[in-house]
Amino acid sequence: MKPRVLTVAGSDSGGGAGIQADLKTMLALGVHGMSVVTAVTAQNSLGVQGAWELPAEAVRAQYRSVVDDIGVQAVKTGMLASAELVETVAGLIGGTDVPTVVDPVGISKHGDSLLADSALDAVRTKLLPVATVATPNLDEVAQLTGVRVDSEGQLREAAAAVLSYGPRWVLIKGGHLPGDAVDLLTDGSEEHWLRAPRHDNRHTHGTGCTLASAIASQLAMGRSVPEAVTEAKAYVTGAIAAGFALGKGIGPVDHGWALRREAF
Ligand SMILES: Nc1ncnc2c1ncn2[C@@H]1O[C@H](COP(=O)(O)OP(=O)(O)O)[C@@H](O)[C@H]1O
Ligand SMILES: Cc1ncc(COP(=O)(O)OP(=O)(O)O)c(N)n1
Repeated sequence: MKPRVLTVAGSDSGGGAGIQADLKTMLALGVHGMSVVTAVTAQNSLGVQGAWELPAEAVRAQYRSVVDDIGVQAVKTGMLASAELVETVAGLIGGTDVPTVVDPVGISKHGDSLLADSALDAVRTKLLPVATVATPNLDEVAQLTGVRVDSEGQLREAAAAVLSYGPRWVLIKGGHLPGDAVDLLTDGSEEHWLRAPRHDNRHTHGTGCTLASAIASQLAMGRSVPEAVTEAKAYVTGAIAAGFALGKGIGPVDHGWALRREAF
């Protein structure tokens, strides 16, 4: 049976990040994508113009509908908006025995807040402990741990700080550093450095969502965490290389690049 992957995240009306990016990634990687919508954003290439979270009851109901009937082989979480939704989702994931990728989405590329400050403690104490892999970017590392990273050499310190909250693995994304795009994956004993050339393309909206969904898709196919992250990094690097202009600001990565390559 086709592997089934569930994203629990916010909607991006512009189609570059959030639920939309997650489902496109899952389609491109050959798994069946399903969604629990946590919030709706009015968003485009210029930023986030508005955000509305759903009631916890609606999140719980979507999750139960999918998991109890269709079943899932992996879960990915993204924008969770509030402490109440973080706690609700952490509770649901804690009761589902499948690999879970937690992207602790805090702030969009344009600097718009996607998570209330009052939710940070719930992310640290409830959500990170149930993650198989947590995938913070450098702003999220600073928000959650206070560790500020301005060079590759500090990625290890950042990883140790996030691991102290209990995820099995952490992938620290160094995408915001200058030079090569270097990420560090570790469980505290093994270290895997993932390095890709930096693409000089400003159309990078949705990189983090795309990477986390690709990892969840690979885990659903039965890969180990280091294998899944290696495959996912190759996919997001290709999507960034093919990112395209849309609107007046930052365009999306191209989720379909690998499909086109395989089709012809
Ligand atoms: N310009 C780029 N060229 C190649 N890889 C990039 C580039 N920008 C980010 N990445 C990679 O994209 C992935 C997502 O990272 P990042 O953009 O930091 O996440 P987020 O969207 O959460 O801020 C990481 O693997 C990172 O190294
Ligand atoms: C609804 C929604 N969820 C998450 C994000 C952040 O996405 P990310 O992949 O980190 O991309 P950028 O915002 O950094 O381009 C979002 N913007 N919207």
